[in-house]
Amino acid sequence: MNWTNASRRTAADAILDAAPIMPVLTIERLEDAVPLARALADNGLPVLEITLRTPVAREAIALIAREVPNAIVGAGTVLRADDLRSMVDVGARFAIAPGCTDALYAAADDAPIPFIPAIATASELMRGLDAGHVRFKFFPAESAGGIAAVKSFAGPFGQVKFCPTGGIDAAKAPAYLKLPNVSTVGGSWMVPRAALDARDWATIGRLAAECTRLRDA
Ligand SMILES: O=C(O)C(=O)C[C@H](O)[C@H](O)COP(=O)(O)O
Repeated sequence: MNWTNASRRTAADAILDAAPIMPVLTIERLEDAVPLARALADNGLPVLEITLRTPVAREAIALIAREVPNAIVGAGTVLRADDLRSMVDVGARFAIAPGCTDALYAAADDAPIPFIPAIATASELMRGLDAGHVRFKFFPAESAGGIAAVKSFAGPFGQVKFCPTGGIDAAKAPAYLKLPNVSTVGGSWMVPRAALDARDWATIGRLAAECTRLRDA
């Protein structure tokens, strides 16, 4: 793929600007994938990060890509170049990582889907800029400096926008969403463990709908 700095930014923005909140989902039971994705996408959260942390993650991404057309499904916890390459065939529309490596930046250049690396420090951010990226996950957001860090990055890195993720919930998200250099906020709070275990899609749908109102909260 012939990515230019501009096409990388545009492709990342198409993902990050599509919803105020990006659910980070860890799916243990394959049969949960489609109803969970529907509960979120039908309630205003179409952009879904499915972490590659469980044996069924790949199949879950493929199922959602096939059966939930209003979802924009991506692969998360992408740690190695091979993870990124294999996600394309599965049907992931984007890939997102909790950090980044030289090997991942190189694989992202060859991948036909947008890749969103993560940074936690100014030096990591500068390596990402060198690789041609201006959209990043900020992870782990709450423990790596939170709101104050995102505000500080705006000075030297005015062209950069973030998806802060890690330790954020419905109470903390609105302050992040007010920052001009925040596109969207990632997190898992709208899928409480008990609700997922109980297949309580109504509760998850209600929490998703609440997420869509956090930008104005
Ligand atoms: O696995 C990845 O790729 C990550 O970047 C980590 C996730 O973003 C966080 O695990 C979500 O954080 P919580 O909302 O605190 O549960």
